[in-house]
Amino acid sequence: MHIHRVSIALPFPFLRTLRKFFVGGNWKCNGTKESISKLVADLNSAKLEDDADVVVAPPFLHIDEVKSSLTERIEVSAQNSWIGKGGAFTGEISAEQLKDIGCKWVILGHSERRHVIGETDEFIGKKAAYALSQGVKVIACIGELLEEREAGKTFEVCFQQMKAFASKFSYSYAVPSWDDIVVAYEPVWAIGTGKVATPVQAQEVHVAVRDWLKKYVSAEVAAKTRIIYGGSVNGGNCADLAKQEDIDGFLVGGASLKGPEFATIVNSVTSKKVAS
Ligand SMILES: O=C(CO)COP(=O)(O)O
Repeated sequence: MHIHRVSIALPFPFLRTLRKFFVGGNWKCNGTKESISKLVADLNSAKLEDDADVVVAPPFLHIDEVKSSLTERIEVSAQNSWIGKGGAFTGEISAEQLKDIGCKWVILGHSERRHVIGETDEFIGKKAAYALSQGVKVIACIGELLEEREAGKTFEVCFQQMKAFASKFSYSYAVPSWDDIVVAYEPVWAIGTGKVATPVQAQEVHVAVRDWLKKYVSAEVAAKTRIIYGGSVNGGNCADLAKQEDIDGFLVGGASLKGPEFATIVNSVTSKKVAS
């Protein structure tokens, strides 16, 4: 799989600094009141480098408690939200409700929602556009299945998922800017499997997605939008991944449940500085 490298990230060194490192911890459907209060205590006492944005996404029912007990250094995200205004939608949580409790982010299009729950591109795009219209920032997840990668369809799948997000942003609602969107490339075969993408594999897709943004949105958005990697990131492999020019941070699952290891991943921003 080869893609022509359009160098938009580094024609000038200052463009690198347009993209602040971003690390999200997706706690998924894990945790008890007790384990979460321990995790919050560990995060509160962790030493985190200043030049990284840090966000954690607890399960819905723990968000309020985490928000009130977690250091303000770390922002809080939901793992999902409804496609529109709240109302008679049993079991759903609306973007307005997230905003009301001070939850600034939502993860949308995660592979578990796509492939386990069956959410479609169209449905996810609506959710993202609505969340943005309410002032909730979006971690927009994309990524291919193993069979899609093996069939040489990685870029096609990622571009299709990007298109579903971007077309909703452009046409359904007036989205003020891409500043409120972080793209998370999470190859499905790497999620929870211990089979991390190699730095080269991840970089290749990040470049392709950035080039897609350049072509279909704008060069400015392509240069500014953070594209983070997710899938079996841990304290041992984060530094090598972070060194890649187009990897602007991580979305971490399992390893985000361990405070000290998550801090190590956040602090891999220092490898980025050395590399650039
Ligand atoms: O799905 C992920 C983050 O959203 C990645 O999960 P793991 O880090 O457990 O592979």
